[in-house]
Amino acid sequence: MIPKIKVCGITKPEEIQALNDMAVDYVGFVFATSKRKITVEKAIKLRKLLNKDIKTVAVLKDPTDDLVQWVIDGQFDIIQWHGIIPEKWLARIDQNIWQGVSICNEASLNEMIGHHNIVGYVLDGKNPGSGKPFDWELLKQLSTQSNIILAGGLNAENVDTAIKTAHPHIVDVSSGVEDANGKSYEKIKTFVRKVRNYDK
Ligand SMILES: O=C(O)c1ccccc1N[C@@H]1O[C@H](COP(=O)(O)O)[C@@H](O)[C@H]1O
Repeated sequence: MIPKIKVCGITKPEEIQALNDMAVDYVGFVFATSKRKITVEKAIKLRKLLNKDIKTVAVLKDPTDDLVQWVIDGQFDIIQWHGIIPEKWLARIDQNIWQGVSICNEASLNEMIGHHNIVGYVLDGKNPGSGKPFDWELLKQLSTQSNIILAGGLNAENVDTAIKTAHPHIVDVSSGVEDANGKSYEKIKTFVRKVRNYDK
């Protein structure tokens, strides 16, 4: 199965062209502490530049209540939540949620929560957004039913092996398509082609 593609951590209008040209499936905006952090207001402006078919993902990590409410009001397609998701928000959020889970060992997989609003699991290493891969072999025991979004240090060189080992539904990349100026048109193009040509 060829996975769908999410490019995360968009911060500038110049970065949008590659995402539209390559017709990526998901684009993520980071509202957590990060060099890629942007405001909800700015993300909404950038979202207007994206092709309508591209789904948007709001990335949170241990957010304040105010931020969660702004993100809900901002109507992103998916909320990607790293850290503990308080019960009150699980009950109140109507949007689809992807739970971010840091995979350090086999036991980490037990942190994946079953809840009707949680429709996917972003599996990353210890520090999301750090560009470091984790041991994909740990995912071999996962049921193929789980909607797995594989993140953490993916790039055009390793994504083939990652897909072959972990069989993700979606591959999620940020650092691996960046250069010193932010997201790189060429790196996005190369990554997307590599994924779409998987198995050819
Ligand atoms: O990008 C960040 O800095 C970040 C901060 C806090 C939570 C998540 C973050 N990013 C997520 O990291 C993965 C991909 O990262 P990378 O390819 O290893 O750089 C992706 O899910 C982003 O949403």
